[in-house]
Amino acid sequence: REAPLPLPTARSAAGTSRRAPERHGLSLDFYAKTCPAVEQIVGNVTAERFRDRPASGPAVLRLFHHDCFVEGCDASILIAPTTGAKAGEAAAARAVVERDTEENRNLPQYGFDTVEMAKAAVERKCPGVVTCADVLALAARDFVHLAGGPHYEVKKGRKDSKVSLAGKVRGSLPRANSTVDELLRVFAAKGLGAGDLVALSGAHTIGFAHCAHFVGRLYDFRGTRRPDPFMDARLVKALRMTCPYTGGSARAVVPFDVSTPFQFDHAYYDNLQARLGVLGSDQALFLDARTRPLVQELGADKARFFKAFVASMDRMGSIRVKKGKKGEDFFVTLCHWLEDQSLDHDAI
Ligand code: HEM
Ligand SMILES: [Ca+2]
Ligand SMILES: [Ca+2]
Repeated sequence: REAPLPLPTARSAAGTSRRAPERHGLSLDFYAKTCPAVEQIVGNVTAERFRDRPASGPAVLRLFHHDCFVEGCDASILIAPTTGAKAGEAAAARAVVERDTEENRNLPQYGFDTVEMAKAAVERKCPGVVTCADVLALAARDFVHLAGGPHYEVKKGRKDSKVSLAGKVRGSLPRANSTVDELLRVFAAKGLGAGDLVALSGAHTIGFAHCAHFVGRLYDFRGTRRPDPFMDARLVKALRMTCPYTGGSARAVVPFDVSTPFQFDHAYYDNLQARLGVLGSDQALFLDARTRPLVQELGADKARFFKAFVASMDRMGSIRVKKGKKGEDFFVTLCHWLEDQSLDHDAI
């Protein structure tokens, strides 16, 4: 067993200077001249959505994660799917864009709508300036804060992608049944460490999961026909009420955090220590000797969690940010712009 790895510090990620542009070219004042009110404009939309449709918060936070982990934070996740009623049966069999894949198919529409609303509001005030990737990063930040989490500054300057390819998704995103080895590998491939893995998993302090992601733990853990011994028996019982082994609703969801499902706090880590993790991948963070000390550390101190989360969000938000060449900038006014266009993927 390897020694536990250190948590990322604010200095290693979030505490970068205002003036010096970083390697990836993101900066806090990127829109200072071209759209000084961008944060306020996005903030008005997210605040309204948080009131009218609170589930938008976790949905957008997850969208940001799924965007950054596949081809970097470039809004590739937002490009509209080709499947569904519109594209017909033939296309349904053939995943084309990222959203068509199994991993992304259950991302709720209201999350996409929220980003689109924020982008539309920004376009009205500063047309042709702010990218979808930056709007998504800002909206995710807003929802963390609205749910009681930390407020942090977001660096901006991400370019949007011209393409979204289903084939890039497989293997890039962590899965509910991933082992810690697999989680560490997926995160390492994005330049993120064990500390980032544990801190960012704390996002599961809000939001919901569909039964399919953990039903095996309730009835037939690794072929034993018994529930997962590392899930509290009362939680097994409670989750079974929502999630029957067979014949349940594919739409049924349960909260990740049994104690404070709507509050962005550090209860997630206490839950893991009490065997109240819903996903196998969550619970595994406490069972593995490499990540357990980090779980304990963040569970013991909310301020410590907030600091680690902010630092790791900054890193996640900087994954493979694209640098546009002068004169070659690509800009969209609608984040799901691909919908009615046919794009020859082989030509790109
Ligand atoms: C560490 C590996 C991770 C795994 C295995 C994982 C897996 C999952 C799964 C299976 C769901 C349930 C989706 C559904 O049933 O609709 C989910 C939801 C969610 N994930 Fe993760 N996730 C991970 C990391 C992250 C990260 C890094 C973030 C953001 C920083 C994040 C934010 C969320 C949020 C907020 C939800 C709730 C979405 C909602 O309620 O609409 N997750 N995740
Ligand atoms: Ca992306
Ligand atoms: Ca919580």
